[in-house]
Amino acid sequence: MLLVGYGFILWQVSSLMHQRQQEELQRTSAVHQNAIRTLRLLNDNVTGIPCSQQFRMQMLRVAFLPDGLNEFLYAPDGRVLCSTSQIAFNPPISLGQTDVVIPGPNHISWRIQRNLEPIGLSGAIGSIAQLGNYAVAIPPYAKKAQDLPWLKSELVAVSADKNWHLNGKRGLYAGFKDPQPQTWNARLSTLSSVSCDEYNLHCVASKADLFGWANSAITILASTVVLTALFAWILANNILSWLRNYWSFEARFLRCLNAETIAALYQPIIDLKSDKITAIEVLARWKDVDDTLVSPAKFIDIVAKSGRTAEFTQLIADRAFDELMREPLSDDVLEINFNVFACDFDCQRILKIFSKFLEHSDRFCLAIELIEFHEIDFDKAQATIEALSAHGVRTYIDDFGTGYSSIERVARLAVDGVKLDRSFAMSPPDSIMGRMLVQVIEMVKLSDRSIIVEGVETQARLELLRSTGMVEFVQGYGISPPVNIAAMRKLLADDNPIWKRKARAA
Ligand SMILES: Nc1nc2c(ncn2[C@@H]2O[C@H](COP(=O)(O)O[C@H]3[C@@H](O)[C@H](n4cnc5c(=O)[nH]c(N)nc54)O[C@@H]3COP(=O)(O)O)[C@@H](O)[C@H]2O)c(=O)[nH]1
Repeated sequence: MLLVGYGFILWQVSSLMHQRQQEELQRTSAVHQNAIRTLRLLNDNVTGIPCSQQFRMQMLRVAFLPDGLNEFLYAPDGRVLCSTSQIAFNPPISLGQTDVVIPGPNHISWRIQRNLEPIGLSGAIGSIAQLGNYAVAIPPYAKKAQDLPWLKSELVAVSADKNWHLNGKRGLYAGFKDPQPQTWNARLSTLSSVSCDEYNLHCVASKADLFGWANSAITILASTVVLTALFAWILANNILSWLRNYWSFEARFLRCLNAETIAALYQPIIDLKSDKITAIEVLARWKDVDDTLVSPAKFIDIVAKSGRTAEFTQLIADRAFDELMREPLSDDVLEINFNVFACDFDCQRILKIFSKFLEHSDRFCLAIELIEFHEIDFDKAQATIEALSAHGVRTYIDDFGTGYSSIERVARLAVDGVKLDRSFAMSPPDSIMGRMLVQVIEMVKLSDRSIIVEGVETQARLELLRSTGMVEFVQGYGISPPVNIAAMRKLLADDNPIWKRKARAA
């Protein structure tokens, strides 16, 4: 983190430093180019007799004083004879030795940091650029860019063996061991650099205090960190909530519910007279993305809420049909019980969903278990029960004794049987529910419907139910939990099943 932070500061400071140096050097380059352009014009276009009135007028016209240039001189061999502001220098003024000659087609020569007073610019120190017979006086470069407290710079003019301070912090350039154009020098807390213009005549040396920059930019840095953290937090939250939504059980279930992910388990129902399996309840499971089998307690409400009840029942009916049809299960006609949502309790719909079972009435007898009805329309429900009965479909009231499964339903609907809710048989014999078991059986028996008791988990409970002489069928873990089709096949083929053996032993 520290390294990244230090790298960021280095990068920020170096770009700012470079930008400042380039701004400075662009100004010196512009002056240099203006000088070349104007001096060339003077050499080419001034034709009058040197230092005559006409000559000066021509000089003034050509040298239109572009930005940064003030005074043009006629100075053959470095001796000024006249200038744009002075008709004649008598005696001529010698400009002295040139300091730097810029190689190239223009061959411009420079005299740097000279006293300009003798040529009429009183009190001024500046440079003189000469091309051919003409020269131009260049006033000092004022520092233009605003000072930054953490950045010191010096503008210098350089020759092979000397440098002249032009502005900024004196001695900075000289402090560089080996000042080359575009050198960088990083110490722990400082960054130094030298940049020069394309003529290598002007250079800017700079030295930045890294911690000074960090200090001056602390507010910006802090706000950037806070804003970035805030942005990252919002983004992460959005991604997380999208992922949560996408991978929530409900979304995943509804997205992946199809023929491949639906699974069927089978729980036997035995006839207490023969101790044989005469019916099988089909119970749905759903295969999650990691292949775990999910219990219906987790998804039945989701199916109901999503309005995909008929589609769901169709999926489980098709799956069960395929598995049950693979090999004959029994010589007798087996009753196959399905749970159907109350909203799908409609004759035509049920006949359509279970049409395959109805076409094989020689092997299966279809039974529908009516789970929780909310507000039941008795006449409509009765009509449906009758219509289904006409097609050989049996109906049972499921979970009797809980929720909406009331005695009125048993009395008013011509169902084939009533399944007692498993909570009665599963309760300990001395509990209220346990003690009510026989009373509830007696009450239902008055309606003349056959009785199936669910939740039979022990042999003792099975024998108790048998001893009442009123219960026709039992279902529960004491006989078998819901199993897959292969295990179901084994149970059906077993002539001496566990519940018979236990009954004999008792
Ligand atoms: N509309 C549909 N509803 C369905 C379908 N498949 C199942 N369901 C309903 O989900 C509820 C939970 O079913 P499940 O977890 O399969 O539980 C069944 C049995 O395993 C359980 N049972 C049976 N005997 C015992 C027992 O001795 N002990 C014990 N702890 N549990 C036992 O009872 C459930 C069967 O209940 P029921 O349907 O009332 O006969 C359940 O309410 C199903 O209705 C489906 O395809 N469609």
